[in-house]
Amino acid sequence: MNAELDLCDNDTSHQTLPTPNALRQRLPVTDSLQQAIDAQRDAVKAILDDRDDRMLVIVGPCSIHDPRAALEYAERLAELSSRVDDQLLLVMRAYVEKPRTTVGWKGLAYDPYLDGSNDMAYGLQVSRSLLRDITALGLPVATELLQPMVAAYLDDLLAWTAIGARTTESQIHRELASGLEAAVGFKNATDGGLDVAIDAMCAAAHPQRYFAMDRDGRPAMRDTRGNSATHAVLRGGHSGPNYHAEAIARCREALRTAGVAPRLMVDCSHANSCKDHRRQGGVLREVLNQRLAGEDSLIGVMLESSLQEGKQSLSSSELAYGVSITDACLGWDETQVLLQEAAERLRYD
Ligand SMILES: O=C[C@H](O)[C@H](O)COP(=O)(O)O
Ligand SMILES: C=C(OP(=O)(O)O)C(=O)O
Repeated sequence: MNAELDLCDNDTSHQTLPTPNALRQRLPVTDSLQQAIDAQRDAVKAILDDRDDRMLVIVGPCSIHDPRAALEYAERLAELSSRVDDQLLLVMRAYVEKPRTTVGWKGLAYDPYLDGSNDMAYGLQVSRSLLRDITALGLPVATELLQPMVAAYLDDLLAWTAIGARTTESQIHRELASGLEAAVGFKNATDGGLDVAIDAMCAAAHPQRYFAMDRDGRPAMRDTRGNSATHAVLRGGHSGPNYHAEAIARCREALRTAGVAPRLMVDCSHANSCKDHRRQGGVLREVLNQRLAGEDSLIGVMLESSLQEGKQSLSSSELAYGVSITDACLGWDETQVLLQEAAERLRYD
């Protein structure tokens, strides 16, 4: 430590962030909103526990970079939800942190101005504010928790959480998952391996003591109760997709053999769509075929969808409204058609 500058040897700067409690007080959750979020969490868990046979759908942009567009998307999704909620539980994908294969923009919480200024204090504030606005529409919210410190600023708002393909094997993320109130989906690894997700489900179900930050920003020993509201998310891998019937049967049996509940969600994007957003609809239809043929392990799907289809480069001189700046997404019109069609097929099964 360099005492004069209060910097560690390899730091170039160091700024204090507001504590989780300070941000929670600035952007509080009212009692009635907290009750609504608790009910949303229970609704997700009822699907995992077979108490509700609707399909869980995590749908929304690959990443959020424009809160105004995200809220417009949320308003449309809330309206669609009211038309399909007899068959589908729609949860908005509102990802404010992005894991990168090497380097790149790391999400709204890190760099809300999209210019490398990385104003994380504002990033946390705008992320919490947006997630709260979405829940206030009556829509459950899903995000990937990547940096464990960020969880303390957002986790009271979440109905569902992803631990991503690059972190499912991490003990730190398993500890975090063991203390969450929300259900957690563990992705298979980027190489396609499912064992890391199965191991993560086992570890998360256990009580854990771990090094954490408390809500006042102090280092703390945290004890968790364990979280058994978990499932695997199949996102394909380097060797190809894993949503076809043979892969689903293999994954279902692997979970059973390991003694964890055989609950699978198919991520219709990423390696299951070969990163071609136009293929997501085909993956969704194939999952529905399997569900309708009696594959009960398939509890849900994930879709990457934005107001407008495709993606754009963050370095574009002017960003187009509603278009992803990370992975390519389905556009709203196609998303709506696909989800209405899914509800219709499940309704008349
Ligand atoms: O979902 C988004 C991306 O697939 C993930 O964040 C990795 O992105 P990258 O390979 O572009 O860094
Ligand atoms: C990064 C993501 O997925 P994965 O962890 O499967 O690559 C994502 O869903 O945004």
